[in-house]
Amino acid sequence: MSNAPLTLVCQGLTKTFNKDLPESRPALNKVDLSIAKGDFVVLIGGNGAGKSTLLNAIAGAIQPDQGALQISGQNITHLAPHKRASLVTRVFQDPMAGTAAAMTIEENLAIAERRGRSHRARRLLTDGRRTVYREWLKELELGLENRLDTSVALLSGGQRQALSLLMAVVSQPALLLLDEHTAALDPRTADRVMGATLRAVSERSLTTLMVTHNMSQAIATGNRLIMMDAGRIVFDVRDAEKASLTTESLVERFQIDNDRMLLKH
Ligand SMILES: Nc1ncnc2c1ncn2[C@@H]1O[C@H](COP(=O)(O)OP(=O)(O)OP(=O)(O)O)[C@@H](O)[C@H]1O
Repeated sequence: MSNAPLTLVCQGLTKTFNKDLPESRPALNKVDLSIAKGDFVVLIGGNGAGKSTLLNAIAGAIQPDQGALQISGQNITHLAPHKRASLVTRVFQDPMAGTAAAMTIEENLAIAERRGRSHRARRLLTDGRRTVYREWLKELELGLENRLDTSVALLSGGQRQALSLLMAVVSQPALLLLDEHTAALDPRTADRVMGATLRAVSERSLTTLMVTHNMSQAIATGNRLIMMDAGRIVFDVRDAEKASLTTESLVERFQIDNDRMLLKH
């Protein structure tokens, strides 16, 4: 285990949807999970394993039935989603989800920069901030640095997703959640967005939890891998042990027969 301070602590997180149905099973079943500051954790698991429910609980989109959540030592179990927005940010699978289409790139960035704070975005659009935004956009390597006043509605799905990523990191959150954020993109664009992700995470030393169905990506990315099944964490490896994993060994170990998880891209 690392000696770094803990960024995320989930204790006994439990959530059951539709409890009154006889066939209902917990989506989260007493999940204990601690993530150290600076870790890049990859979360895998078959359909219905509980991955999105875990991310939803961390982001505050759902309330757990039982259990507690802390980020950077602060108890956030009952904190409203907008009140945890300065602590935890998220990039969704859908490129349309993370940006405001009717606003320009610079307006979106100004809002993201003030996430969790109350100032009005427009007041921040000074030449000084525009210079900073150009630098940030350059990091994406998508040529957006010269299009600050372009409406986001005119961007491609990949460009919007890269902008969503930037918007999720510029406020320097304690925890970045990536929810299959490259899965809806074509392979080439997915690689570029993943490259921008790795640069953004490393340059800002962000603590990250990423869900993916792509086993090759899961093996190649991050320093810790966890697998969920039926609402529980069933596998948890880090560092050298993670680095020695192969797609074949994981498939054999967990008898994975989910085609999506075996996709190479
Ligand atoms: N809002 C909801 N209402 C009812 N049931 C839900 C809801 N969200 C999730 N579930 C159920 O909880 C279980 C876990 O779902 P979850 O979406 O967390 O799995 P997942 O690992 O993200 O799966 P996938 O890879 O298919 O997205 C599933 O049985 C799912 O049907």
